[in-house]
Amino acid sequence: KESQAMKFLRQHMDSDGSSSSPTYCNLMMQHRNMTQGWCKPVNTFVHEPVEDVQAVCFQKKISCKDGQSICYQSNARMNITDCRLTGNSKYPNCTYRTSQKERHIIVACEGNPYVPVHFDASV
Ligand SMILES: Nc1ncnc2c1ncn2[C@@H]1O[C@H](C(=O)NS(=O)(=O)C[C@H]2[C@@H](O)[C@H](n3ccc(=O)[nH]c3=O)O[C@@H]2CO)[C@@H](O)[C@H]1O
Repeated sequence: KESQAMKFLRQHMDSDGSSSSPTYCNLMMQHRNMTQGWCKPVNTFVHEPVEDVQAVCFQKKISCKDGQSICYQSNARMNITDCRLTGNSKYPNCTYRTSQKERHIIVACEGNPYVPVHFDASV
């Protein structure tokens, strides 16, 4: 069974990638298994070293979007790609808009070792 930590890496880490190509999201959402059963509507990939993303669990503490849980915001801006489903996308043909950005990422962390398990947002 895939742990939440492993799921975070599968869904959100692409350290060596860069979304220069407009088809980056169409390919990556499929390759990382986020188009099985449904097209995941929104997903962010982070193009930074894994250890830099894991370090965010010890950076700026803030509330998650749900207003209850504890999240963490990266001190530095990070190279990310936002993938957002297009209006005329029909399962199983999941088509995404690919947007490259430099943003602070916000994650939730759990476990020992304390690692990211949820991508909350970017600002
Ligand atoms: N506070 C918490 N503390 C600890 N754990 C928490 C907490 N909350 C959820 N989990 C867990 O995390 C897992 C998970 O997959 N949550 S998820 O909401 O669906 C993730 C969002 C994200 O993938 C994506 N998104 C969204 C915005 C963006 O900019 N970029 C971007 O990629 O959209 C998804 C839906 O928004 C699940 O196991 C849940 O139990």
